[in-house]
Amino acid sequence: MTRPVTARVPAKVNVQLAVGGLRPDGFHDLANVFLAVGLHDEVTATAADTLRITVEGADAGQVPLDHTNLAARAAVALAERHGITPGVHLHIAKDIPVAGGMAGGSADAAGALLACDALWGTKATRDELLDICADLGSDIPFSLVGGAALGRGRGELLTPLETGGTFHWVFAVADGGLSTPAVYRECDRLREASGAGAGAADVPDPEPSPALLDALRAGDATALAAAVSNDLQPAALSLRPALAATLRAGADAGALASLVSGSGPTCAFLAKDPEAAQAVADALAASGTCRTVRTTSGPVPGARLVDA
Ligand SMILES: C[C@](O)(CO)[C@H](O)COP(=O)(O)OP(=O)(O)OC[C@H]1O[C@@H](n2ccc(N)nc2=O)[C@H](O)[C@@H]1O
Ligand SMILES: Nc1ncnc2c1ncn2[C@@H]1O[C@H](COP(=O)(O)OP(=O)(O)OP(=O)(O)O)[C@@H](O)[C@H]1O
Repeated sequence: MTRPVTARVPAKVNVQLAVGGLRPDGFHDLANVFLAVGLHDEVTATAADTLRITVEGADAGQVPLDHTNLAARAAVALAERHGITPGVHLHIAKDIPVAGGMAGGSADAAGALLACDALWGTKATRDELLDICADLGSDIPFSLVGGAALGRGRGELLTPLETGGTFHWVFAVADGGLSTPAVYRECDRLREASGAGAGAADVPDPEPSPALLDALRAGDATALAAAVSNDLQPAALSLRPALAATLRAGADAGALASLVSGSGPTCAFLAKDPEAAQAVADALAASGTCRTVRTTSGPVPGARLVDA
């Protein structure tokens, strides 16, 4: 019998998330600067007669076990392309917060694709895998690629970015998640309410910040901190006002930058070194403004197979 195959996939933080106007297809054009960070999910694929999902980890209860699970959808998409039955047991060891704005579900989809491709011997090309990823979700191609990258279009059109060093991060994980579509809707609502409008004609085309790209290239945390931005942050704060206290607690503890991660509600804090990150993490844990605190660094590689 074929041996089980395990893929390890990182979470992401968006160091810049510039959101353009609402497109006719319901998505928004982005300038999305992704950084893969060292929180990982592991997806293990074992040969089985039918498709089955199991999940372990603190947030396991919030993850769907049916065909809506992104890992299951990825397996089905690969099997369909190759005209085979998606017979596989996918076990997800979940360490990335669920619905936290860190692309946890996307990580599981990318991991399932890689693991199933190896298990079934479908030998998909990199382009085919990227294609399937983009079909399944805007963040999923980046989960496969990792490192640092600029995402254009709805975030799926990636250009790898050079980074000149390691950046140290603290993540404050909130109680409960935020729905990504709801946060984009709130962003549009706030734009309409301000009188500026939310359509493609009303909002400037999103562009990557040259200062931010320079800071990444130089590995300069202070310069990166000055350049980070997230257009979804006002919407996440509007839906979850308590995040303001979390952001303040991290800033008061000396974080170089404090921002909502993607669609939130996880908050991300940039620190100058691992010691500073630990001090920010300790202060956040003591502040009572979040459920858990994690420290890590990035960039790290994207999805890859590991020895189980
Ligand atoms: C917030 C981010 O995580 C930043 O990286 C992503 O933009 C979200 O990516 P994702 O979770 O992979 O999102 P998808 O599954 O592709 O889309 C979910 C929903 O989010 C909204 N959405 C997503 C991406 C995008 N560029 N514009 C959008 O408006 C749409 O309402 C869409 O129906
Ligand atoms: N494998 C999966 N892991 C977690 N959630 C999943 C998975 N598959 C489907 N979901 C559903 O997707 C929702 C969003 O989960 P996810 O953890 O990907 O959010 P997120 O990290 O905020 O996403 P993003 O940062 O890409 O916007 C969950 O509430 C859950 O119902």
